[in-house]
Formats: sequence, C-alpha cells, structure tokens
Amino acid sequence: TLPVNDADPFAPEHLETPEPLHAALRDAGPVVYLARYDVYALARYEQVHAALVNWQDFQSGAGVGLSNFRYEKPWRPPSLLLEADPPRHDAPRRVLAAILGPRALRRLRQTWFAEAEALVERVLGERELDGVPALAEAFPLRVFPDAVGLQREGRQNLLPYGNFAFNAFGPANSLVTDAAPHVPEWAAWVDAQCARDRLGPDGFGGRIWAAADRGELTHEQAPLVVRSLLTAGVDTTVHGLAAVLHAFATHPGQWQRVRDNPAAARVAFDEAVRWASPVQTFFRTATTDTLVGGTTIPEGRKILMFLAAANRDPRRWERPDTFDLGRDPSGHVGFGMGLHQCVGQHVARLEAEALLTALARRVRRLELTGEPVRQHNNTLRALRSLPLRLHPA
Ligand code: HEM
Ligand SMILES: O=C(O)c1ccc(C2CC2)cc1
Repeated sequence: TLPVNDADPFAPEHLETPEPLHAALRDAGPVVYLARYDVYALARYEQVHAALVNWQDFQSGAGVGLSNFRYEKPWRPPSLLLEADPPRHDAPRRVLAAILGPRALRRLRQTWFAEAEALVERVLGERELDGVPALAEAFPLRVFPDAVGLQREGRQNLLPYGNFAFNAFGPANSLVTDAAPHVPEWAAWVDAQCARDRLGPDGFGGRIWAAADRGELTHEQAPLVVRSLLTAGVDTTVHGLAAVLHAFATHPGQWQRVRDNPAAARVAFDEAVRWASPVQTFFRTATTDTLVGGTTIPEGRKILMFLAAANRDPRRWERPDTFDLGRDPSGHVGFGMGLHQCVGQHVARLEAEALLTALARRVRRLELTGEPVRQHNNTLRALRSLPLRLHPA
C-alpha cells in the first residue's frame, strides 16, 4: 500500500530543518502520498533521477511548482525554458546553452577573478563579517548584472524578485502573501530590463537579442529568455556561495585541502551544491498514468521531487551528510538532471571558482563566530546571515 504522510514540507519547522522529514520520506518508500497537498513525494535518489530524466511522462509545461497551469493562472507568463516542454523548450534552450556554455564564459574569467580578489582584499581587513551580504551576495551582484548587460539603476530589485519567484513555486503561504504587495514593482522593473534597448549589446542579454536577429529565436521570445536569466541567475548563486562558505566554516579540514590545491575549488562547489541543495524541490505533472516504484501516478497529478533528499540518500552516497572533497559529487541532482538540467551551471561554477580561489590564496581559515541564521523560502535553502572571521594566510 502507498505510504501516506500528512506533513507540510513548506511549514516553518521543515524549512528551518528539512533533514528529518527528508529521511522520513526516503524511509517510508519510493513514493509517498503527501495528503496535505494531494501530491506524490519522491525523496530517494533513484526515483528523483528517474523522474527528472523522464520529461515525456513528467512534464514541466503545467508548471514546476504546486500550482497546476492547466487549472490555475500563473502569476507571470510561463518561462520558455523552465515551464516549457519540447518543442517549445527547444530553441530557447539551444540559444541559452550557447550563450552560457563554458567556452562562451572564457571571456569573463579574468574580470571575475580580478573582481573576486578585490572583494576579498576589501573584507580581509575586517575582524568579523557576515559572509552572506559581504561575500555571498556581494560577489554575484558585482559580476552577474554586468555580464547580463543590465543598467546600473534598480539592481536592488533582483534579489527580492528572485526570492519571490522561488517562494511562488510553493503553496500560497505567508512567504508568498507577505511579499505580494511589492511584486508588481519588482516585476515591472525586471520585465523592463528585458527590452532590447535596456541591454548592452555584448552581455548575455544582448546576445539573446542577437540570436533573435539571426532567426534562432523570435523577437517575442527574446525578452522572456532574458527574464529567465534575471529570475534564475542571482538568488541561486547567492545561496550556492553561502552554502559553500558555510560548508568550509563547519569543515575546517576541507578548507585546508583547497589551500593545498586551489584547483579543488571547482569540485568543492559541486560538493556544496550536493550537500546543501540550494534548490530543494521541484514539481512535475504526470502526462499519463505512470508507474513509479510500484505506485501508479495518475495522469494530471503532481509529483514533488525532493532534490535535497536525493542528494543525501544513503542508498546513493556514502556518509551523505558529510561535506567531503574526497568524494566525486558528479551525478548529484542539485542542478537537476536531463532535459532541463541547469543551463546556468557553468556561470555558477565560474563565480564559485573565482571567489574560492581568491579566498584560498588569502585566508588560512574561515571561522564560524556565531549561529548561521536561515532565510525561509518555499524552494531555496538560504542563509540570511553567516557570522565569520577570516583568518589571513
Ligand atoms: C548554485 C546555483 C544554481 C542552482 C543550484 C541551480 C539549480 C537549477 C535546477 C535544479 C534546475 C532544474 C529545474 C528543473 O528541472 O525544473 C535549473 C534550471 C535552470 N537554471 Fe539553474 N541553478 C543555478 C544557477 C543558475 C544560473 C547562474 C543561471 C543563469 C545564468 C541559471 C539558469 C537556469 C535556467 C534558465 C534553467 C531552466 C533550464 C531548462 O529548463 O532547460 N541557473 N537550475
Ligand atoms: O526560466 C526561469 O524563469 C527560471 C526560474 C527559476 C529557475 C530555477 C531553477 C533555478 C530556473 C529557470
């Protein structure tokens, strides 16, 4: 029989400390019915991976949040990547994959490394700092809006807009309703920045419009593809960097490994994304009755994939709760998997490599000087504060 769980995964207690519920869902079975939301939870690596790569039976086109676009109006026009299935998904994905691919990012490497070194120099003088605003937020906001080609005015809208978008994938709880009055202002600014005349010609945004000029995309699709960058490209990296700083501050031996071998910075970021899973969950909608782990998911119903639970599944990972640079984290689902796997993952990795390399050269140790404070979000694993002391090398 199908195990049932009546927990609310989006309740404050589970957003604060999700691990116990993740373990309970993994242990209950391959599929668990979440009575609270009438959805089917997948928490084991095997089922999450299988659902992610099966875009035919588990579609994104009805939304990747709790809301089912077949019956409910989305809060904004659906994304042409995240909330689209083939064939609609194909051209936007091909265009972004080229613009955000590793080779295309090589031109940014020198600038981003220099910006990271300047930032670390600035903060090194302080005896104590909050790693979230001083590093995890400051670095992405220093390099990413410029790389997109955004004007300087109004960039303070980026984090709150993205934070709301990630909350909006969950139920309409207070995290969503408390922000609702501000959304029109944030959304108006974001939508306005996607227009061609607001974007520098050479940034990611300008290159999306150039792809439309080449006929790889329509000019109607171009602003929505730019919107994808502004929605997905900031809060994710902020909380990914906060996670890797938190990991090193709580595992000092691992920091020494990066000091001894700065090239380990890249794998360290992927191990941090596995360990913390900045993006915790996503939904899909069954396009046909689909058998998963002995349970038939009826057509039209939503599954909830717990990426964070899969990334700590002892059936897949040894000592899953340990941040360990000795492991090979490849195969983690922190960037998703399959057709919709994160198209911005190389941007995220380059930001992390730049910041961690700058820190590895100058900081002997990152010491936690107080309790980290969580920022609750229906989808993101986020820190509001990370009190640190950076011991100079
Ligand atoms: C640590 C940082 C990041 C994490 C953890 C992350 C996580 C994810 C995940 C889990 C997905 C899959 C969604 C799904 O399967 O429904 C995804 C897709 C996506 N990400 Fe990322 N992401 C990160 C950074 C970025 C950045 C920096 C960008 C843009 C520059 C970006 C743009 C996108 C886009 C456009 C998609 C949709 C891809 C598609 O549907 O084909 N992400 N990301
Ligand atoms: O296309 C979008 O708007 C979009 C929004 C959020 C994400 C999350 C997964 C990182 C991805 C894409």
